[in-house]
Amino acid sequence: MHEIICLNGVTAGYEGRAQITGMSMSVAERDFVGITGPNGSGKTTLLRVILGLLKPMSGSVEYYRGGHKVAHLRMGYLPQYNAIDHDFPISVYDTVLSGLCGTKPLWGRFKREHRDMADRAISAMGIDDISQRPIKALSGGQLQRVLLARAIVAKPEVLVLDEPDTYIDRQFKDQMHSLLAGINSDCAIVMVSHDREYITSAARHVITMNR
Ligand SMILES: Nc1ncnc2c1ncn2[C@@H]1O[C@H](COP(=O)(O)OP(=O)(O)OP(=O)(O)O)[C@@H](O)[C@H]1O
Repeated sequence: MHEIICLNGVTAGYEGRAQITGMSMSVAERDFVGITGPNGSGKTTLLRVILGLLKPMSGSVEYYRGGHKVAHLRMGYLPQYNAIDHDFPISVYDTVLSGLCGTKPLWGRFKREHRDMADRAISAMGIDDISQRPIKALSGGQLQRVLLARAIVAKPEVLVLDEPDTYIDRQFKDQMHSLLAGINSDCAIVMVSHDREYITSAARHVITMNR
């Protein structure tokens, strides 16, 4: 399998202060990389570097498709639950559709094909019955499904998940894990989780952050 993401000696942090130092790692096609570690150890910072949202202070991040270097990959991102504004006045359907913003011009309208993609992601997550509800009316587990639908709607090459298994019950946790196994058949996954048992059984590679 080709490598699709390579981090070479990356040091990154905020306001001139490094939170991860000299880190090298790679993600291959259809890989499953699990990231664990204590609070504040730099897991989300690493995800932001992988996503290209945080520029390294030194070192480099490279992306490849089919063995050829490219500027970007299609990435789906499920941020940490607490990073979401739960009171934002937006419906489930529009939240999922917003995962397609990067596939149209900034001021362009969504087309029929975008709406079909949103419908498919909503069905795949089993949230058809709540698609017109405002997100502030959802339970934690329902919101996590919506955010997962938003992360997969653009058919990403890499799915980046920051603790998607918090605030969900045992039943949906199992359901989500089998959804992820299906997604992983043609999409690489990079996932932060405190569920060591799941990570060590599902992931092909495990990174333990400890500064
Ligand atoms: N935007 C920011 N500005 C300044 N410092 C930040 C910022 N984001 C995170 N930090 C600090 O960087 C360190 C690493 O944070 P990070 O969120 O990467 O850790 P984490 O392992 O994901 O933690 P958690 O498990 O609590 O989510 C922490 O000390 C945090 O306070």
